Amino acid sequence: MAGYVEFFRLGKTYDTPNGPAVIVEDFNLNMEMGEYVCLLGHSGCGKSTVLTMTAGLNSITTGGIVVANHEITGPGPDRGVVFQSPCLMPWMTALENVLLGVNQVYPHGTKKQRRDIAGYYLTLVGLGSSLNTRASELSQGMQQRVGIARAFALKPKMLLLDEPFGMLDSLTRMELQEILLEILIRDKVTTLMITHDVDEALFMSDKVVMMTNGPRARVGKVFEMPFDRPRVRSEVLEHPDYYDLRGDMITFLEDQDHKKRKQDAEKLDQKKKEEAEGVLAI
Ligand SMILES: Nc1ncnc2c1ncn2[C@@H]1O[C@H](COP(=O)(O)OP(=O)(O)OP(=O)(O)O)[C@@H](O)[C@H]1O
Repeated sequence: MAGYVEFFRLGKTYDTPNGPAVIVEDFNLNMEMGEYVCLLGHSGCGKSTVLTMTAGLNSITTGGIVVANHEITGPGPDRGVVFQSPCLMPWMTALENVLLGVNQVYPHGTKKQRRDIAGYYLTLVGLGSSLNTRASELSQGMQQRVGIARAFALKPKMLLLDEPFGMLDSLTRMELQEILLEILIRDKVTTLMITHDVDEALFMSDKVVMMTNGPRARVGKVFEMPFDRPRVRSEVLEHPDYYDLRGDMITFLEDQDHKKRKQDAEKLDQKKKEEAEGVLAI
């Protein structure tokens, strides 16, 4: 059955100096409306490639992505994106940064209505008293809060998060994870998040999608999370399935790692063999 978000036979090939490199191939996944999916996999397997294709920032080579019955052909305000670094305009205030997007999405709203929307989301992420502070004067954690508020203020159908907490200290990280989940429950936004952190994936998601190692990366395994919402960290950690799920995910990653090392060793042997044959031929 088709989902609210559907990835069908998605593929990406980059042109490289050594010829075409097939990074993602036959990536299939369905997401329900309001579902929170984490994408996990080894560095370089193609997670950001899948996310940027979903954002419409990276062209799709084969297959397609459908969000709320619309096939993705480019970027749009129906998808909010938050990267590891929020890319704010440093000379603008927190409010002005969020207003940049809000003004585009609500062009017919009054100035006050637009400021209220931007202010509302900034307050939700804990920046109610820093609305008029310049982005360059905000800490990294505060800047990332602005990035999250900016994405939510667009009222997207889908939220795309590429390691949004990757650069934050662990306390800020945990606080923002909880704030994000609170807003998501309120606004029921379907979310795809990339993370390297197994515990973060367990705490945040409804489903954890493990990608195989590239090249030709695809969905390797899907884990369903049994934890209730709203999530309470201590309850998740004490859930009887928590450590089994965590162990299975780590085992999957380790298996992929062994395969990758074997492939790399075989490639190296083959290269050495070809070089030796070349020398003998001379
Ligand atoms: N524009 C490009 N041209 C050629 N190759 C690219 C391009 N962008 C990414 N790649 C390659 O595609 C592969 C997947 O990259 P991607 O950034 O999607 O991986 P990732 O799983 O998100 O990695 P990480 O976890 O380290 O962020 C990598 O081998 C990368 O070198």
